[in-house]
Amino acid sequence: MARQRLNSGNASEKELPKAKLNRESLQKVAKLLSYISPYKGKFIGGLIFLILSSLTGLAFPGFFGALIDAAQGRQRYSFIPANLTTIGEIALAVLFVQGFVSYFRITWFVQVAEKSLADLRRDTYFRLITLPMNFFANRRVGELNSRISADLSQIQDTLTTTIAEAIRQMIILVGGIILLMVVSIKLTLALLLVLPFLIATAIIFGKFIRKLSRQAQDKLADSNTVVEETLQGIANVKAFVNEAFEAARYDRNLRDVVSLAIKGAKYRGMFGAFIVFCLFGTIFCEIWYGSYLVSIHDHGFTFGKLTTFIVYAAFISAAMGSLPDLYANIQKAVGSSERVLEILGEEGEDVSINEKENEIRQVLHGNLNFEHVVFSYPSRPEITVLKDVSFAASAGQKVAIVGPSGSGKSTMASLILQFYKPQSGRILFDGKPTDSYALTDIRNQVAIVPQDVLLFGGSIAENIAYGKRNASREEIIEAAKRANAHQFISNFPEGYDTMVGERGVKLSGGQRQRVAIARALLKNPAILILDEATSSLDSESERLVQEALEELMKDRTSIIIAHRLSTIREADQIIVLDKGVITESGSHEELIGNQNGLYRHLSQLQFDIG
Ligand SMILES: Nc1ncnc2c1ncn2[C@@H]1O[C@H](COP(=O)(O)OP(=O)(O)OP(=O)(O)O)[C@@H](O)[C@H]1O
Repeated sequence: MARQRLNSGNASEKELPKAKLNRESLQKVAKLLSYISPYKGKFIGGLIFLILSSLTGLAFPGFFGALIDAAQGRQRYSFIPANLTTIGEIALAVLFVQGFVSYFRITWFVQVAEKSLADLRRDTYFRLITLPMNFFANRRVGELNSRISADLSQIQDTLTTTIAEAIRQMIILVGGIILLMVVSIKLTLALLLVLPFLIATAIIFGKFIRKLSRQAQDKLADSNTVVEETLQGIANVKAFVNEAFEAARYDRNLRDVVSLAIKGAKYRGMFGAFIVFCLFGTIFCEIWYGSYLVSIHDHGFTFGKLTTFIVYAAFISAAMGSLPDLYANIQKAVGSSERVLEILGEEGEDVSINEKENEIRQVLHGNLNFEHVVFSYPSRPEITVLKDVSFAASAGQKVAIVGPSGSGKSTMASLILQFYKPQSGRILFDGKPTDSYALTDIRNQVAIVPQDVLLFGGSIAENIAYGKRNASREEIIEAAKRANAHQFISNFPEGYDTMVGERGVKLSGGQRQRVAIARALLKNPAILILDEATSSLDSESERLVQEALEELMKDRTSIIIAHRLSTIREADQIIVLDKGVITESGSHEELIGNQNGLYRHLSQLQFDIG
């Protein structure tokens, strides 16, 4: 029966939604069986052993009965002599076979499940990371992550244990009932009349109690939220002298927790009493009636038979009790499979899992054109972010994009990187539209140094090599030198092997940026997108980063999303973007001369040119 979490102290467990089991859902899920097929030999072997071990398990109540009858000088089965030693030896041999078979069925099932699940996890992960950006825009990454891992674990559990357990319990149930009938039809009928009713009541009761305890857990989680919120905003609580208010809020929540838990406890008590009275009562009645049959020598009914009967009855009660839970688990696994299949069925971007196939086939020289580009994010189609944007950057030029926050600068970067496609208009590389290139050709030759540099939790060397996976140590050091990063890296005791910590937390902002610049230098892109950091660095760090950027921008087309206008005076072209429209473009001198222009206005705000 279900393992129950019955008090408020247990962590609240989010139940995975169940799916209806019907032909359609099963057909869909059957697609996942292809993940088992490479290991089908072991899977079928496991199934055969599972059936064998369940059947041998059913022999034991027979041995118990035979032993007890043999002790009283009776022979229970014609094929087993009434000799305690012989019965013991046979039982030992069967036990040995059962142990042997169980070992293999468990290890084989686990092997099949682990290997096929790893394949499924790999495919799901690969599909996930090649899905277009729009997929992620509509979903919360944390939620996606936990959902997928919960779904895959559910499928794994089902493959490793639930299916085997369901088959085993079905064999025990059907086999047990047949064997019970052989022992005594009368007792079996009496049992089958009462048992399903009792078990159904126990299950429904159990579910009700679980619901109550889940409510108590949720309430407790609510009260924990109060603690979390107040501690995080403790300054606010104090400043508004709201300590008493918060304490009352917490107290109210706690009272609810206690009253729910107490209500749950009452039902638990009743449940316990019910189990003791009805289930044990039934067993007692069966034994009582069985003993009566033995006492009147009804059709040769012996104590041995009675023992066999009782143990089979216990077997089938356990089997009946476990089936609903197993069924619910299978329903959950079908639901999980459907959700995983949904992801597998999404159209991914054209990126190969084979690194060789992602190598550059068409070289870019760095000429970039936007022609009447109109774009709105698929998640927000009603807002047009870029409206008829056109500009041209020749190979090697520096083009700066400036404009107020939200004007669409980063969106232009996303479009260059092909994260999204414009609704109308075209983007051209070296005069050819994006469709004539492989997606990987473009992304392999465009690099971005983002505002917030995110490093992966490996070493500094690994993080730099992210720009070119096969880079040698010399190349990495050379790139770091050019990015003004060698100095600080060498000062760490472990140098290039220093671990940067999760998301690069162990490095300062300026250091992280220089690692990102080294990474981009290694990639050696034809087009560089520089999303200038908004947070300012101290002047020394700023100088080092600026120098590194100058080095990085040499000999390639650079698109600079600029927040500080001081850094782009030398740009070949400055594009001023306002609400998705290019309002001005030209050199710094040209734009500053435009008395009513936005650029002049922004410049005035930043440096007092009076
Ligand atoms: N993934 C997205 N889905 C929907 N809308 C988005 C998305 N990203 C940005 N936007 C919207 O597009 C508009 C342009 O955003 P964008 O980030 O390009 O501006 P920006 O000029 O780079 O701003 P900032 O200088 O603040 O970085 C904004 O109105 C923003 O709310």
